[in-house]
Amino acid sequence: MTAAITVCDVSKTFTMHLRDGIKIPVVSGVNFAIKAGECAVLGGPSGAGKSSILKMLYGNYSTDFGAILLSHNGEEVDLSKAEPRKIIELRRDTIGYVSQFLRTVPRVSALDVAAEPLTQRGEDYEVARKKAADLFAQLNLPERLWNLPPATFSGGEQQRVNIARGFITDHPILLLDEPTASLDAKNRAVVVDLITQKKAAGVALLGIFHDEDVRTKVADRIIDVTTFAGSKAA
Ligand SMILES: Nc1ncnc2c1ncn2[C@@H]1O[C@H](COP(=O)(O)OP(=O)(O)OP(=O)(O)O)[C@@H](O)[C@H]1O
Repeated sequence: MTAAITVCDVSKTFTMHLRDGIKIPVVSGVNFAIKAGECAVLGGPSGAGKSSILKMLYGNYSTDFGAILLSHNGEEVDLSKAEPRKIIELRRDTIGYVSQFLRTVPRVSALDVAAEPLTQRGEDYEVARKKAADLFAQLNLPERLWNLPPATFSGGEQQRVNIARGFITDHPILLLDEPTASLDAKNRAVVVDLITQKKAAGVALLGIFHDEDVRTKVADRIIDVTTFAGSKAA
């Protein structure tokens, strides 16, 4: 398999159980593959299904049909059929995700939040914190914040903690859900640099970027989600 991640004929319909089981078809016939070292961007208007696709690729949303194939520790895995235990393993070792908003944990410092994905993989605690500190410095996060829990940080400060947490590992696949939405121009440029470094390191990236300037700078290819509109399953 030359692609890092291959999406084969995936479809998704939401069923609103509290509203007489109304079915909302979101996407169907989703087919694309992303190679190592490539950054593809999901394009299309609001409500087209971009976030839903990203969430299916991270195992947050189930799929109704199709397969999501990726190479994990030397074996090919279909993430859409994986057991919860396997999904935890995939997230630890193979597939990273930067969401738009940070999920804060009370009393855990920003440094520990960002270092956690590395310590979970067995990295030494101080080495992981040093790497988190280097990323915070790159992202211009004021040093006075590093040892504080991020719950009270501004939106842009929380987003930078989240970006450091997502970029700290060397996962071969990285999903990015509007990682620059709350950032100023200076820090958007830092994120563009971080993405460029990941591409050079052979990481396969798939993202959603509403900022056209960022999108133009990072995208090797736009995947038009409107071509997956409607549903064969509804
Ligand atoms: N958990 C859910 N339950 C029911 N419907 C949902 C759910 N998540 C998304 N949807 C619906 O699926 C459709 C696609 O939503 P999605 O968030 O994937 O679009 P998007 O392209 O990412 O939009 P935006 O650019 O506005 O973020 C929308 O009509 C939305 O209401």
